[in-house]
Amino acid sequence: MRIGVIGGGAWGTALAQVAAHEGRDVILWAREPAVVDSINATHANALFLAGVALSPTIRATGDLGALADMDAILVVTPAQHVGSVLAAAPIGGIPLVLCAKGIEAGSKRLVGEVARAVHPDAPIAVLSGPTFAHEVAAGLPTAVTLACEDEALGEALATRLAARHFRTYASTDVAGAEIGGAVKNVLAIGCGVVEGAGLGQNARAALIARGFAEMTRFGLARGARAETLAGLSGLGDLVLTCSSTSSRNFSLGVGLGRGEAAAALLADRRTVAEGAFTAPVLREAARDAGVDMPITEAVCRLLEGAPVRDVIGDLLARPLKDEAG
Ligand SMILES: NC(=O)c1ccc[n+]([C@@H]2O[C@H](COP(=O)([O-])OP(=O)(O)OC[C@H]3O[C@@H](n4cnc5c(N)ncnc54)[C@H](O)[C@@H]3O)[C@@H](O)[C@H]2O)c1
Ligand SMILES: O=P(O)(O)OC[C@H](O)CO
Repeated sequence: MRIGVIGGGAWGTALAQVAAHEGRDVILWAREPAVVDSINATHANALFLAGVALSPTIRATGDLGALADMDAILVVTPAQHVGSVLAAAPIGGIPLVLCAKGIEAGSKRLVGEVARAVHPDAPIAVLSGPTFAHEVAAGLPTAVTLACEDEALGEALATRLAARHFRTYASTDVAGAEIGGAVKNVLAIGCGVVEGAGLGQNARAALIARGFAEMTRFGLARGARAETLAGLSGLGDLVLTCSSTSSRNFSLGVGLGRGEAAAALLADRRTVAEGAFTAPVLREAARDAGVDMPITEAVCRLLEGAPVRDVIGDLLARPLKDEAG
């Protein structure tokens, strides 16, 4: 099986590594010529996945046309760039496996909706779950959701993308897999704030639980299934990214919690913290859908520069309510 990977960041590189180890023929497109050269010449991606010896069979390219005869393409650019990169990719009806986690600013579309609009003939699947790239690249055990409305294609992709240490669980709930991955990044920023501001472990557990309630309310309003949100791509990924400074979103939140300015924290970042881009558009989408998302609203205010003390104070001062509400 020939696998194309669009995106030479940490996650695209780690997924290329998994596929190459399974004997797949892998071509990885990277935006940066330095990444292309480094993968081809030294079998390393020092810019985005330092310290990992890549399979020498992975070929890198800066030409999207080189992916035109792949059997499947993993789309692993940041969510905000999926539309523009796919529009430049001559890939016809090749199945696309979307691995970015986010909601497009402006259009308020999930990544799957973006891809469908650009390549209406391409079948769409979503790969999402608790997956730090460096752990996957190191061969540590990992499990993900592989969602595709076409059940037969989804099972075929789940089988072909699995590896001994990389378990894929098939699902037909594409929206559910996407929404879990997008929303957890925003909530991870909130958990980082709790850590950075020294608000304690009780507060962090409360934020995870009430954040999951937010994710579920929004997901159900957008057609997701509850069991998907409670699975690997929802609750599983929420727990991972709300617990570790390995998460870029959590780390961003730690800085905000310490009182650092969002603009300074985001400036000069080479790696992506998707939650910073998803938070404002998620807030808009939630308001459109009439869904209450107070933690998301709080994260937006913090990103806009509101003082931590005020934002936390306002969250805690909301009227008491029924837990199921
Ligand atoms: N890193 C992980 O552990 C991990 C795991 C699962 C999912 N993801 C998701 O994968 C996606 C990619 O993240 P990553 O961690 O591989 O990236 P990264 O932070 O390692 O690297 C940044 C990436 O953004 C790309 N980029 C920057 N500006 C761009 C532009 N204008 N157009 C196109 N691409 C541009 C760079 O080329 C690079 O590939 C994100 O949606 C992320 O949430 C990441
Ligand atoms: O580093 P983060 O916060 O982008 O998280 C990476 C992955 O999404 C974890 O599943």
